Amino acid sequence: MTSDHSQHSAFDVYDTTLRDGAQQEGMNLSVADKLAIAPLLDELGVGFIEGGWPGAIPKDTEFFARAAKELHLTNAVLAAFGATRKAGVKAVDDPQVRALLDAQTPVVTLVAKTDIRHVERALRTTAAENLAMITDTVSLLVGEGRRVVLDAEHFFDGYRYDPGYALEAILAAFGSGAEVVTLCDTNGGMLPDGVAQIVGEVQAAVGHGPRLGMHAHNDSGCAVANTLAAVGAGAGHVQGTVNGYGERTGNADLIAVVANLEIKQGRNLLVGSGGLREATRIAHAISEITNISPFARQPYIGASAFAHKAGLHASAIRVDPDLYQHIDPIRVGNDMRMLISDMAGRASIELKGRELGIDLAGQSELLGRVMNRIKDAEAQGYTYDAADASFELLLREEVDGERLAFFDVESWRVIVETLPGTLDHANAEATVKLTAGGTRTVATGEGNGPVNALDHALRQALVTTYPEIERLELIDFKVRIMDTMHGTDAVTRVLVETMDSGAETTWRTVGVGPNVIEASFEAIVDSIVYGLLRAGVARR
Ligand SMILES: CC(=O)SCCNC(=O)CCNC(=O)[C@H](O)C(C)(C)COP(=O)(O)OP(=O)(O)OC[C@H]1O[C@@H](n2cnc3c(N)ncnc32)[C@H](O)[C@@H]1OP(=O)(O)O
Ligand SMILES: CC(=O)C(=O)O
Repeated sequence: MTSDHSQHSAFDVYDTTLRDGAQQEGMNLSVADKLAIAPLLDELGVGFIEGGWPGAIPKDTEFFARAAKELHLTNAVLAAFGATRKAGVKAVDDPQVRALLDAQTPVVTLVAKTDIRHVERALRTTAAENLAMITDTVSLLVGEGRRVVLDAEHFFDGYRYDPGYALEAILAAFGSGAEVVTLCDTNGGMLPDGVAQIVGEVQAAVGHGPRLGMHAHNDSGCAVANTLAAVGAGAGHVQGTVNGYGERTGNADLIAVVANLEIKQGRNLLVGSGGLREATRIAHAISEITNISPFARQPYIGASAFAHKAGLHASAIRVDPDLYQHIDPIRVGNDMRMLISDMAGRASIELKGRELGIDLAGQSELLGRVMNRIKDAEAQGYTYDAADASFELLLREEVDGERLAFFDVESWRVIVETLPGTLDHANAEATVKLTAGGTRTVATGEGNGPVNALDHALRQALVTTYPEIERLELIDFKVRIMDTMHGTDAVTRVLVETMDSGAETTWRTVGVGPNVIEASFEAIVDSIVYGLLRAGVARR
């Protein structure tokens, strides 16, 4: 569990994903989850990993016990989080303070009240006793060899209400040995100007030796900006969570904070060899463990962060990507992507072709043809932005002069039978006639609905010639009525997502038609053709 992270690095990056991040609605991290996330944070290069609240949450007590034996951190140190002693109790006799010592972490972070209204109304104690709670607890922990971070809860609100008391509280912490005092915008309502002003005033009051930190919540949508404002005013310790997880609207997104400070301001924050270039992979790996889908529009590391849709953007990007990107995505381990839609121009298609390994440079006539097909198809209801594989098939068709076809469908039909009480049973039967590998096949399939039956019949017809389709699995199916004014004769769009279980890749295809089954069949045929193409199968 030990690390050689220096006692006083130039700048602290303090991660609270496992503590404040876990306070997010719907998140429930097991001990195993925390033990899996901690090494990822360490690899990213944060200096501190706050693991949870031992003594209050049994899973956190177990986490620290297991971390001591199982975690081998190279960049970060572990911090146990808890509160100052209870009012009227000696610190040494407070079981929760003892639990913090028992966690055996080099760092202990204490949450303390600095807003007099909270002292009087929430703690129901006196101003003097709260100061004694801070002093006693910090002194005890420092005396036991712990480095102490003091999280000054509701500091900004408290400072605005009674600056004298808020300052007295943090001076008590520094005076008894706290290494850092983190100013917390606990309710998340601050704006950057106010943060900068207050941090500046506090830094002037405490002098330039003691280190101030910033812990921002995102209730006003300013958590990252507030953290940067605090750093601009002198703070040398930033707290946050990966993916901005946290109570209510979350905490400051730590990767965005660090990326802004490192890339935009040239500061060195992360330690070790991982760093920001691993940020996208690490943030997404953490999403897998938390089981919360990554947010595509997340700054820096989201899937859409460097995805370009507008034709005008693409035409400039073709000359120089920097013309439409604030940074090179490689710096945070992300990728630039072109999105194809009715907003695409020739440049978008040329760049998308490049992404797919198809050189279309100088082929203006071909690019124009593809662009016009896309615009016409999107006007009918197709969407290539959401169906990358159907776009690639269309593009290859224009490049090769013929549609890629591993088989030729002659016809298909579906019969749906509804019998009372048969909801759980197969109630649809499909027949597909096609030629594959030079052989004409007539295959039938059953399913719990017409699309399911068609999918089964199509696979049945193909499996002898193309056994590879056994690996292709339909994992998502979305239907959207395109023109709600038309009722039952409206145009329907079907998007299908397919996975190759052998290669662990997924792709999406689209079908459109007035008949939902016809639209589904089109999307499913595209999904199989694309799957065989990706698997490197030759037409048989
Ligand atoms: C801003 C933040 O996010 S801080 C992190 C908050 N995280 C959590 O609360 C998660 C873990 N919490 C818990 O498991 C429980 O709340 C416990 C075990 C800590 C406490 O449970 P209980 O003893 O039942 O108390 P309860 O939760 O009802 O109230 C909190 C108590 O802590 C006291 N308290 C609150 N802040 C502090 C503080 N900084 N220092 C000392 N005591 C404090 C309150 O006055 C209250 O005391 P009381 O029980 O004597 O009225
Ligand atoms: C300490 C903490 O999590 C807060 O004040 O928001």
